[in-house]
Amino acid sequence: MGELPGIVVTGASGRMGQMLIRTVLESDKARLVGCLERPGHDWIGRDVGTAMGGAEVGVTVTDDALEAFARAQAVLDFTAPAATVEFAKLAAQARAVHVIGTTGLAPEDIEKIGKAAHHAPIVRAGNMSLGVNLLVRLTRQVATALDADFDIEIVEAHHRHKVDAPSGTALMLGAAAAEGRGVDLDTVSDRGRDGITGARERGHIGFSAVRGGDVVGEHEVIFYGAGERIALRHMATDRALFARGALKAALWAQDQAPGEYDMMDVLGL
Ligand SMILES: NC(=O)C1=CN([C@@H]2O[C@H](COP(=O)(O)OP(=O)(O)OC[C@H]3O[C@@H](n4cnc5c(N)ncnc54)[C@H](O)[C@@H]3O)[C@@H](O)[C@H]2O)C=CC1
Ligand SMILES: O=C(O)C1=N[C@H](C(=O)O)C[C@H](O)C1
Repeated sequence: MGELPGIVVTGASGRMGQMLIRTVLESDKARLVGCLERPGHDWIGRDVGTAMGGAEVGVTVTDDALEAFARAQAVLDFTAPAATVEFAKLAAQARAVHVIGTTGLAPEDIEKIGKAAHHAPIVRAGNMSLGVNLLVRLTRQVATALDADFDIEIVEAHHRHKVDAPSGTALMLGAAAAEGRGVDLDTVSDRGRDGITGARERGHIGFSAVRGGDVVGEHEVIFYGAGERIALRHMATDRALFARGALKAALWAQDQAPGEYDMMDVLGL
């Protein structure tokens, strides 16, 4: 049997970074070969196990992405848009699979990531959980069945530290609802109502974001009709869910040709 795929985790000290590191260390299907943090971070040069408050694991945190990626078969990346665009280029250079969980990417970031995918597989999803990806499918199905007599509203809640809104998941749900309805999301999105907004426009898809405390991630798609409403809801209570999905994506993509993939591809949904 060959060696297990080597994994690099970026944003090692972050909420997701630490969860990803634990998930890889506990896995019998992959091994941790590198951990990255941004230049100047006080974890650089330290063993990641002790930096996380535990025992040594023999992996030193670095800010040299290319050197780390060159030793890896896959990169798990939940950081920030600018970092992720740079990592896409470097992972492609190293011919390593790049699993992107980072949200808040601008269209031009996504275009650059698409170019990197010509050289290596990239799996990108605003949410790596099975439950949410199933919710995306259900949302499209319900939106296909109901016409614009039903007002679609997407409500999401996250912890107080989240920097982007709407969440990547809410945007996936919005895209699925728009696709089901056969409309372009950009032209029917209502984001951030405030003041004298006028009555709700028929056919629009509304987004609301709640931020507070330590909420891991909650998403609800509501179809408001006359005299009835349908609500589809997912609640994440543990970030390990996303980390397990990311590792699954990294292993799945080992056998894929260069290109762009999402969790629907990984999960076969
Ligand atoms: N797709 C999914 O299933 C999920 C996606 N996310 C997304 O993952 C991202 C990170 O979330 P959190 O872990 O909560 O944030 P966080 O702020 O706790 O962690 C981000 C980490 O990235 C590091 N970082 C930033 N620039 C860097 C660079 N150039 N090089 C190396 N490291 C760098 C930061 O120092 C920090 O440690 C967000 O965009 C969030 O929305 C979060 C959970 C699930
Ligand atoms: O920032 C987070 O925490 C999360 N971000 C993702 C998103 O933007 O949808 C996924 C999850 O909900 C947690």
